[in-house]
Amino acid sequence: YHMKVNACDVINVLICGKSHHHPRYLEFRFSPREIPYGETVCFVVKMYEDLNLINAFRIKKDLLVRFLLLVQKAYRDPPYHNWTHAFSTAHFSYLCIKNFDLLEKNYLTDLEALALITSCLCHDIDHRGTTNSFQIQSNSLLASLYSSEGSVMEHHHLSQTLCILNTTDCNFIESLEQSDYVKCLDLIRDLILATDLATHFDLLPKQQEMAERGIDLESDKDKSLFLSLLMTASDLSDQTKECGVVRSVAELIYTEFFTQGDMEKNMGRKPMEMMDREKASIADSQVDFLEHVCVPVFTVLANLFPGASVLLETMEANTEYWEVSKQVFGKYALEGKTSLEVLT
Ligand SMILES: Cc1nc2ccc(C(=O)N[C@]34C[C@H]5C[C@H](C[C@H](C5)C3)C4)cc2n2c(-c3ccccc3Cl)nnc12
Ligand SMILES: [Mg+2]
Ligand SMILES: [Zn+2]
Repeated sequence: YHMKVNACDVINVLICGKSHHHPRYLEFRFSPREIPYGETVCFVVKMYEDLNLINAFRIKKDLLVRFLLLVQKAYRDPPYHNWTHAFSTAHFSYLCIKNFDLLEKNYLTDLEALALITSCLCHDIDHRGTTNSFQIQSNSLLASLYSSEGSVMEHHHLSQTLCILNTTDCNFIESLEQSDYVKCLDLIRDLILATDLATHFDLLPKQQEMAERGIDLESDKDKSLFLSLLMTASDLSDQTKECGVVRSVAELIYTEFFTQGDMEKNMGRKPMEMMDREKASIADSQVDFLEHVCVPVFTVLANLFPGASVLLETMEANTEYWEVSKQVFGKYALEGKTSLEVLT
């Protein structure tokens, strides 16, 4: 497993310098998917620097760069759950920290910001483009390792993260005080496990209640609920971009879903409707996903930070986009085109 990162890769990132500045990089409208793959690690280093995490924790940059390059390499290349998704997830957390002043206003400590950005980057490591239930149904190795714990994929993403941290010259958090180091690993564990949408639904009512009464920054429970909310929001953040991004992301996700559905049929199993290319209505399931998964999360965020209401407005517009496209899909479906072809 021990993929190596060579010295010149590390040096290239270290010397990437100020050239990696994008004028719209700090806007919620900006989609980090526009950043070329080869420049993403440079942008990640800039995020750690800009949040003053390098100084706060005396992080050695060459260790950070080696860690980031190994994390990037540890992602496979399924259509959606790849490094680009991880980078865009981390970018959204960075935007929240910057635009809501989470550090200055003490919503987050330096340590929590460090754990949040790092967890976003690592939260889907080695994803195969299939769901937890597919692991269990196919009796995969990962299911045999983690099904007793639940959240099979998320436990795997976590264990891969820890494995990379334990790789020579990759443990960029080694300079943390012992108590901070333990706390950071606990946070990374909680945050990566929080990305299992099935467990997110248990937290949502508590997050809604917290947002209504106002967050208590002295309460560990509230802080944990708040960090999980940021993690889920970041994981879903493609849905806060304009409809062109949302449509291209849907094409990636449904390519993954339909591939899984095909595999399930070959295993003699009946896939979920949204994963069955013969039965799925992308527009319907995207409206459903926005309404029942995304909008509730960003409503809680907008209750806490009025600046997040623009994200909800974008989601409403994207829901409208799918409603309108139903007419278009309907027409094409009659012509026998599969729902994916309509997206392209
Ligand atoms: C565009 C888009 N559509 C998506 C449509 C559906 C689902 C989805 O997991 N649905 C559910 C549907 C029920 C109740 C729970 C648990 C399971 C059974 C599965 C949720 C996810 C979707 N998704 C994600 C995403 C975010 C986090 C983890 C995994 C993924 Cl794939 N990121 N982008 C998208
Ligand atoms: Mg995941
Ligand atoms: Zn993800």
